Amino acid sequence: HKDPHFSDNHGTIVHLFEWKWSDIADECERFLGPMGYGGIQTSPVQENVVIGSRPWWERYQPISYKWVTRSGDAEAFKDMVRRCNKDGVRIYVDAVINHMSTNQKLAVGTGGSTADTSAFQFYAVPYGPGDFNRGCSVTNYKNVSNVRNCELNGLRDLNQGKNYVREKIIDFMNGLIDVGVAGFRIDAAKHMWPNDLEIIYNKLHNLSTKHGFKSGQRPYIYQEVIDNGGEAVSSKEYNRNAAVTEFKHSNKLSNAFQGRDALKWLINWGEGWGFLPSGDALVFVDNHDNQRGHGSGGSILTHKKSKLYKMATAFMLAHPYGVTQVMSSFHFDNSDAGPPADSSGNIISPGINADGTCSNGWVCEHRWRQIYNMVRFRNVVKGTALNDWWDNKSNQIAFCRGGSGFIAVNGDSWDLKQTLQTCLPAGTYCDVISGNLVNGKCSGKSVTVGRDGKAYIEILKSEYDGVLAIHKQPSD
Ligand SMILES: O=C(/C=C/c1ccc(O)c(O)c1)N[C@@H](Cc1ccc(O)cc1)C(=O)NCCCOc1c(-c2ccc(O)c(O)c2)oc2cc(O)cc(O)c2c1=O
Ligand SMILES: [Ca+2]
Repeated sequence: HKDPHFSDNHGTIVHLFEWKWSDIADECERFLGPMGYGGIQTSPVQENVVIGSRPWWERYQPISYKWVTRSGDAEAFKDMVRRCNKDGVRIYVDAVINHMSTNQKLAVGTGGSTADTSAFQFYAVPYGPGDFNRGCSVTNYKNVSNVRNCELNGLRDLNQGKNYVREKIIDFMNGLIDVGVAGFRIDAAKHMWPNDLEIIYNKLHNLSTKHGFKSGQRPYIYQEVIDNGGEAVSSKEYNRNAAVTEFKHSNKLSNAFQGRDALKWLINWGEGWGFLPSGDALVFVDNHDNQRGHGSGGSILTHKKSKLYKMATAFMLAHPYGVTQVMSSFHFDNSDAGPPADSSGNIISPGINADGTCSNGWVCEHRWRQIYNMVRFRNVVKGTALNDWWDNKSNQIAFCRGGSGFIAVNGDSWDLKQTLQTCLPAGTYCDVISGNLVNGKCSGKSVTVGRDGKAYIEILKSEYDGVLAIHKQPSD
């Protein structure tokens, strides 16, 4: 359960947070497939409680396992999976299986009481009072039983130790696999027992050969475990036969690119920094939760600091560590705000501008040239190691990926002007950060590599972007 099963020349997952299924299907065909994105993480598909102000986190309060949300219904979901798979883009579903909603109308303190078992009735599944861990709240992250067997913020805590509960979860996930889904993000995995989760994973179907997968392929599973050290629960309890989100990657990269650690220290990035083994890690710069300040604390880099964000994202995508995920956000002022919606609460589709960027309140980081071109860079250098690291003992760094790609980053407050080893064959290359190859010419900077693989590299402090990246043609 550690292989994302990306199609050829496709890689990196984009989290199209709160996008509608029909808009995702369109995006697969018009952009993600052609640009070589490997997959999409969808918002949860389960029917969720409706909370007045429609906060983003209402989708993390399931009331049934029906595929009915503001993103669309089951038909729209199946159509999206079919159209994205057709264009080589996989679908990974954000599965919320630790808990059910607080059943707000019946929650304790609103006239209900802990004896009131109707707060534990979810008729559409069905789940009843015997299917939940009851009577305690998650209050002590130093105690594994409290973290896993109690209610997280009042959310009804399912007992995955019970066969009936496992069967309901397994049926829900197998239903998604059978329509062509390639895997799952396991939300709040820290709050469930690794052994219970493994029993569930091992009973999932193989990916569907009817939807283009080879026989015997297991779903890709990446488990959300927010572990920055210091808690009783560790991410290393979960990576035996499935992947885990490495939040240290998000925290430490945000620190480094905001000047808290010199970039020269990134020379041993990955396991050298105490992270999970590369093959077990799902990594990102920011995610839907910590871009709002929850979960990981500290100041996580987001699109709001766009120059530094693009530098950190370029570094992540150029580096061999982990399976990479790109966040695609909507604009928000209030950190609880939900997606752009009309007066009746229907989510508004992103508009696509002439220059390929999005409108209608959607940020579409995945459509920024500096990001989608680095997704292609990662695809071109796949399978190569990191070599020929250079730094100026401060915040200017550069490295090669085999003989296929080269990146340089200037995080210092002065210009980078160096002749560096690019490891590439002699020739002229377009810098994919400042432009594209348009009508046979570089619309941005170009770099001439000599027969010795060396080239003059310049990144002025005043430039719009602090990164330069060149690579061999994808076809090579
Ligand atoms: O901020 C949020 C929601 C955050 C959230 C949602 C989904 C995620 O995948 C996630 O990582 C975080 N929720 C708000 C509002 C809220 C929501 C529900 C509730 O019953 C009470 C309040 C909030 O302030 N939550 C308290 C702080 C964040 O505490 C939550 C965590 C969480 C955060 C950091 C951790 O280290 C950790 O182990 C767990 O995970 C959730 C997972 C869920 O599936 C649903 C949740 O409500 C939550 C969740 O409240
Ligand atoms: Ca639990």
